[in-house]
Amino acid sequence: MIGMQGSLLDLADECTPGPLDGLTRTALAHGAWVDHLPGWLRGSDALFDRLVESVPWHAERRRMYDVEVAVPRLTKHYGTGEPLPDPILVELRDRLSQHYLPELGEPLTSAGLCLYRDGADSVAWHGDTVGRGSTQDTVVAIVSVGAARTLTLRPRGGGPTAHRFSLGHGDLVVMGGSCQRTWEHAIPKTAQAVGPRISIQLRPRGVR
Ligand SMILES: O=C(O)CCC(=O)C(=O)O
Ligand SMILES: [Fe+2]
Repeated sequence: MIGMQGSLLDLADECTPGPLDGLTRTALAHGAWVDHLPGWLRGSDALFDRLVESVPWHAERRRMYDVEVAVPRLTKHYGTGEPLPDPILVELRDRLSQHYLPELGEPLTSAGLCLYRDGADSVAWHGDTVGRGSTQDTVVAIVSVGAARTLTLRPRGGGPTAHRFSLGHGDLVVMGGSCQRTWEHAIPKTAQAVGPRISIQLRPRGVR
């Protein structure tokens, strides 16, 4: 079991999303944008505790060149139509779906969950380009629970980090427009002693 000490930030028992009108948008180059709303979800520590226990986490392996390598984090993907492990995830998905529908033109339907157990867990620079994200504008919304980790962004193809968001304890970040194909994002490893974080990614059908 991976435990987390309740943070001083978010001890409310009831897990509830707040209003979305505090979202602030940063326009990036090449038609990409990022929306950010710190502390969107109240009571997020309780959700972390439930998900860490109830989700059948598994170690991800990924083919890289000709070898299979372990990806340093645990994951579970819920595709379109698959039941989600907690009712609050349905609420988060539907609230975000409704909010972005006028812009996106379709609902958010899948949920990808990732558990970063400590600072050695990470995800390398990438765009979510499996599927339509490689050719079409789309939206990937991320709700973070547990300890905060840094999400970094840089233009596709390299260069220094251009934007950083500290994400944990109910924070919301949404990547939109061309972001998945013209920018890359990562969760870098950290040598600091950090607690575990769960990332909940909500995407439309056919984007991953
Ligand atoms: O941990 C995060 O919030 C980002 C995860 C991510 O980029 C992905 O799984 O595609
Ligand atoms: Fe990603």
